[in-house]
Amino acid sequence: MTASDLASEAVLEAVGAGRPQNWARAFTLLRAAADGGDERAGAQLAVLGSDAATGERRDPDIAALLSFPAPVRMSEQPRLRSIAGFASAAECDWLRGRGTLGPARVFDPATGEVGTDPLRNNACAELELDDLDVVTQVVRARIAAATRLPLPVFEKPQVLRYRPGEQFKAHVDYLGPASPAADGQRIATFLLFLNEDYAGGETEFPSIGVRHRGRTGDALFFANVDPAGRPDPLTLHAGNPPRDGEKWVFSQWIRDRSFTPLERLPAASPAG
Ligand SMILES: O=C(O)CCC(=O)C(=O)O
Ligand SMILES: [Fe+2]
Repeated sequence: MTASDLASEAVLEAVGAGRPQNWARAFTLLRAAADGGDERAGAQLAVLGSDAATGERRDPDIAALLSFPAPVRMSEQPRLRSIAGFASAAECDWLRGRGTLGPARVFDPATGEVGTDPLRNNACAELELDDLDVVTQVVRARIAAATRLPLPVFEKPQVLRYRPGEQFKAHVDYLGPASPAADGQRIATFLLFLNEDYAGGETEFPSIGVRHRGRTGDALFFANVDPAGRPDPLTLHAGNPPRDGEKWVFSQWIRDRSFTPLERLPAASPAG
């Protein structure tokens, strides 16, 4: 296998695509890819705190990587939590470059189509299996631990970029009755703030008087439904426009059932 094939295999092991999920194998393959000259694989090991620089060849410590500081309760109705220092600055820098940015898209219940929406003029990269890497999957697994919700019900993650004046106007993340029932409900939203060098750009919940500005690596997450599972209008929220500088966010929507799970996609077996 080429170094790049080894790196691709590492992602499939980390995701558990077409096979049981296995961190040890993912890290071993990532190391082999790095040794074979794949620079991105080496960079990922560095982001994950593997000590390549001292030549110790220590594998990343997955137990440490899946741990996080205690969440702070910001509201009970709706259930809204923040975690300072959820991700490292190196992880945030890494996530910022993932995927291909395009206009953010929304589901239109009237037409059943996904299209652009004036409510949301920021740019968005929806990460497909091909865009995933071991670092991104480690962060998603940490999100699964924090939310106590399993990865197979996670939607494709999104990287959001707001330039000055761009915004995601007040909206709810839960799905309305017009959405196909088979797709389940979007029960939770997890936001990871990837930078802090901008003014404005808060995440605002007008119905409960919360306006939050995360620093690099901080997380904000909330249940979109009440404890009985009913959509909760109090979760109305907006991504306010930054006044200067760009705001970058990693956004993970979570369903109550499996929906286009990355894990179910057929494993693309590299040749050789
Ligand atoms: O960028 C923000 O602060 C909000 C993002 C958001 O509402 C979402 O991704 O659903
Ligand atoms: Fe939202």
